Amino acid sequence: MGKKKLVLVGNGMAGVRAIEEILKVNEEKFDITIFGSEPHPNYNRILLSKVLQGDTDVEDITINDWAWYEENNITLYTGESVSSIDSGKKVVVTDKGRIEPYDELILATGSLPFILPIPGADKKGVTAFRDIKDTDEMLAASKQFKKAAVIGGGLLGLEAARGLLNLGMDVSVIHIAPFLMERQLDQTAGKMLQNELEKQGMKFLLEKNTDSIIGDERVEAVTFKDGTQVEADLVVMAVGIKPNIALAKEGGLAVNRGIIVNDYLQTNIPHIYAVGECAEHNGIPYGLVAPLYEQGKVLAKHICGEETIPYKGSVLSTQLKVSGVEVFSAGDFIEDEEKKALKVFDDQDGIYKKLVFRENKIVGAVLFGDSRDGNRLFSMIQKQEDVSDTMKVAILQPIGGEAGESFVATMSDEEIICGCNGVSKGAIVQAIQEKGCTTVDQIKGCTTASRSCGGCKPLVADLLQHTLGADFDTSVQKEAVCGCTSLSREEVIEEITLKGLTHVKEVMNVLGWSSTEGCSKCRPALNYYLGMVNPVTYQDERESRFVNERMHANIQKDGTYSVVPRMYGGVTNANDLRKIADVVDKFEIPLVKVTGGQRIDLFGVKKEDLPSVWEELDMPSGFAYGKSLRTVKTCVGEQFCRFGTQDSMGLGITLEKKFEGLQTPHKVKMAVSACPRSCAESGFKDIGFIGIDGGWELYVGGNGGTHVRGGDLLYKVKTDEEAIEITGAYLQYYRETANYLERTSAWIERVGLEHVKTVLDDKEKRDELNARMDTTLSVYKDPWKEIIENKKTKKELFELVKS
Ligand SMILES: Cc1cc2nc3c(=O)[nH]c(=O)nc-3n(C[C@H](O)[C@H](O)[C@H](O)COP(=O)(O)OP(=O)(O)OC[C@H]3O[C@@H](n4cnc5c(N)ncnc54)[C@H](O)[C@@H]3O)c2cc1C
Ligand SMILES: NC(=O)c1ccc[n+]([C@@H]2O[C@H](COP(=O)([O-])OP(=O)(O)OC[C@H]3O[C@@H](n4cnc5c(N)ncnc54)[C@H](O)[C@@H]3O)[C@@H](O)[C@H]2O)c1
Ligand code: SF4
Ligand code: FES
Repeated sequence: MGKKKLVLVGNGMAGVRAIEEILKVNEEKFDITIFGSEPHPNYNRILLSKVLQGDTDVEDITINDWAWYEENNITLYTGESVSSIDSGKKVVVTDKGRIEPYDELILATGSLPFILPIPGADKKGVTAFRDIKDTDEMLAASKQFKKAAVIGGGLLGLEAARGLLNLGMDVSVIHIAPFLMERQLDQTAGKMLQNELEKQGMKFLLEKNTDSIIGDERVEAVTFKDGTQVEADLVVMAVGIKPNIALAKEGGLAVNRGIIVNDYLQTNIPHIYAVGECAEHNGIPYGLVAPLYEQGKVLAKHICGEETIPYKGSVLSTQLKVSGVEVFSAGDFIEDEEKKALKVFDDQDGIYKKLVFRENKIVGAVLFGDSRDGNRLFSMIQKQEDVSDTMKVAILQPIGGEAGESFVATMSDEEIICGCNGVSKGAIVQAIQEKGCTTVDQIKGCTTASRSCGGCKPLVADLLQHTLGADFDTSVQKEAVCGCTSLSREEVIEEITLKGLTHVKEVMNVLGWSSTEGCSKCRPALNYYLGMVNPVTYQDERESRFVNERMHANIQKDGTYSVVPRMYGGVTNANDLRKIADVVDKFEIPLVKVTGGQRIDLFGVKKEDLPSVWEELDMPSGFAYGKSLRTVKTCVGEQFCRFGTQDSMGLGITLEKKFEGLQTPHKVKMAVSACPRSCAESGFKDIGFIGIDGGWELYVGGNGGTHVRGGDLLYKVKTDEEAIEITGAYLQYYRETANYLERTSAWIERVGLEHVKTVLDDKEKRDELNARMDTTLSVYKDPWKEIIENKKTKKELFELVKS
């Protein structure tokens, strides 16, 4: 019998986790198709708070990359929404007119942010905080504007506010209730939280009912029903969410607040399931991942025809992800006639703990200032543990341990360490003892603990330390390449060199990777390290690269590609422009756009047209897709500008011609400006030159992206030759010592400017670095040309198009 067709609507956290669970139960059962409205593969929405707070980048929060879908034979349509369901014909129809039949359908459409229905809510500068697009909007606004107002003092609003503070904005939180996070905290904890956040620089407007948002085109202020107002050039609405049920409702499914499901996540229509924030179980739509993942497990077994315990609802626990503040809340935390509270308040150290009991069972807890006991208390709440024989105040002390001592030792094996993923202490200890895990990353790979909000990482580390004893220090202090190995980047490179390893699979085999296929983190990294160590002999492994680098073009949200030909130093000529114009006409390319890096970008190129487009352009690849030198932006300089003291275009073109196609740990951008006015924005590039009287200043480690960083002055040099020599040595040192996917801005902060200077001050070392750089550059071939000439690759990559 052929495979059944399974369609998932919603490529978010709950839906894709349910698919992962299904693959674990029976990977052969279904032909899987996923539709996602967003243009990205499945990413960790939770970590958007951390992206905004500057702790991580959008690029690093992917959970399942494009390769994962390919490897699991899942057809993924991103940027495509399902617009209707015909449960009679068992098909779904998308906004692109695609009709997809299903045997089983899972709806995981998540939630929509609640937008206050007030005048001005549609003004420019008003945003929700739900997805990458919203996060990008806030990041962009913070670069241009100063004043932010966050409406909503719940978890999301406070995490957004902390992020905007980190981005240098002046932030006011507008809250309707008399104290913060009233859905998770009592008044005492809410007020303590406010106190702490005020110390961090946040301002609060409590008991304020927003009336309107005013301004011309863009927001200028928020007004309140009491007649007052607050100025703002950015307004973030974080006033709750509502399950996204429109599709289900229109398709005839039973809905209330969410899509109504039974204990097996079935809706009222046969063969249609709902999971995640869009689903309502026993009157409750959940808004945290832990219950959604529990639902996914039950759904997976049921849909695969295996026996399973029913889903009976979840007790919730939350933690605020704001650094410097420890807040934990779980269960039913408000006392009343039936529920009595035990409270401990330490005014000196700012600690507050409260337990709520119904009869002799703990039903809720609030912790402020010290949340280490959170997981233990949460386990007790979940288990409905009877504490009649325990002195209640003793519950607040970790059993058998002194305050400050790690209490993982005292936890029982069933106690949950990772609340998001429901991973117990016992499961982690088993992974350490039986699977040889020695790092937090490996534990994540083996058990999923710490894969979501990351809040349990310290506990996982404690447990590793406790279980491994003396072996812990050496193994866990270093950062492993990924969860498949305990080896660090340095160790892997050393082993590649010593053992003469020559391909990715061999590295994994010889160095004892825990997974034979590796993961999306280590495969591209190993491919880079191998190429860096053996530039002449290494055969690049296309399958280990990210999709853009495999295709040598940037994939866009509609599945077409963008193509950027090389234009050295941003300088072009009539002949190249004519070729570009002809290609645009011939291939009916819908958008031609000049980029920030002074290049011409052709958008909307069909995958199958890529080789012909390159052939007809007959220009080198601009590598706009690669972890390599992207562009050298130049100002017009002494040739035409009255202020120019140097030949910026000349130096820029020479640099770009020399280093084009160089593989680097992350993208590298350069700029050359011929005077301190810096029209090419040299101070915000990985490497930037600024012309001065008698030479150049060389700035390094600049970044104009998500986390803006001004470059540091590395050297002043007199001639173009010196400039090129230093650039070569600097870039090679970065290539040899940075972690894969580490931008120069992060690398220079990690290793230190002074350290890099010390290395480069040594002429002998500089010569060695430049010699290795020259060897690497000597084997460069233009990838577009190679593909045009290689019929096999051309066919494999571009002609066998999966529809
Ligand atoms: C900034 C932030 C921080 C958070 N922090 C935490 C935290 O610390 N801990 C925690 O437990 N939870 C946290 N959450 C909540 C958590 O992210 C959500 O509970 C979880 O993402 C919900 O998963 P889901 O799959 O149900 O919905 P989503 O992740 O929203 O996925 C639904 C997807 O379906 C797509 N979709 C909708 N309709 C269609 C359609 N018709 N066709 C195709 N695609 C469609 C949507 O575009 C979306 O991509 C946070 C949320 C945010 C926004
Ligand atoms: N750390 C975490 O666990 C975390 C972090 C972020 C988001 N989330 C989840 O994301 C979802 C959305 O978070 P949220 O904070 O928006 O939802 P929420 O419902 O928890 O909080 C919304 C807050 O906005 C306030 N509010 C409502 N109307 C208002 C108004 N007119 N003016 C001012 N304040 C108003 C409410 O009093 C409430 O405190 C939730 O499911 C939440 O659990 C969780
Ligand atoms: S950086 Fe100086 S030299 Fe270059 S264009 Fe601007 S003003 Fe002219
Ligand atoms: S508690 Fe959130 S990832 Fe473990």
